[in-house]
Amino acid sequence: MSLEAWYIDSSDEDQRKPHRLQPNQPVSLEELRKLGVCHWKLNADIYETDPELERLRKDQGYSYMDIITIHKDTLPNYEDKLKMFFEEHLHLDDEIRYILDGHAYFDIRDKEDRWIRISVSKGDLITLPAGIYHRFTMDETNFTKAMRLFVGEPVWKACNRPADHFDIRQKYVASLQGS
Ligand SMILES: CSCCC(=O)/C(O)=C/O
Ligand SMILES: [Fe+2]
Repeated sequence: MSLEAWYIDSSDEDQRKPHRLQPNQPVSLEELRKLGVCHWKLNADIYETDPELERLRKDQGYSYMDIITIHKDTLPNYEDKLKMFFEEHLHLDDEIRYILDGHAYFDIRDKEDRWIRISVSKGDLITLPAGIYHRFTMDETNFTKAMRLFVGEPVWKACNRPADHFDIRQKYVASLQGS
């Protein structure tokens, strides 16, 4: 199954709401791919023994993994972390997340700097390219369990916008040309 994504409005109302435009302006998987976003749908019920996940990790070099459960009762400093995740930022490496349960949204900027909201739920493995401006929020269900994957030792550093001076940002912008 495909990912659902759409352009969002600029309202400051509760970030957990879908914020769709009226009428809805969907974004296809192909358009996401042109921005460097990749997606796989896996069977999250068997993540501990899933040969498909094992193969993907081997092929992509995702040697590191941990699991984060984002809920007010499980995540220390829950509110602060949510605020941090929703600050527009980029990373020096790809962000690779496999949703094991629940739902959430990743927002990414398109080439014209417009926000696209990507809805992720159980079974979605999504990668955001290094250098893309993005943010993360819970949806109204307020629960997500995700596997965080990384090539080598994880670097959790988030560079809040403006971060245009980073080489990785310039590399990412250059990668969009002609796509
Ligand atoms: C689903 S993991 C929490 C979000 C996160 O780690 C991040 O970097 C969001 O951009
Ligand atoms: Fe991030």
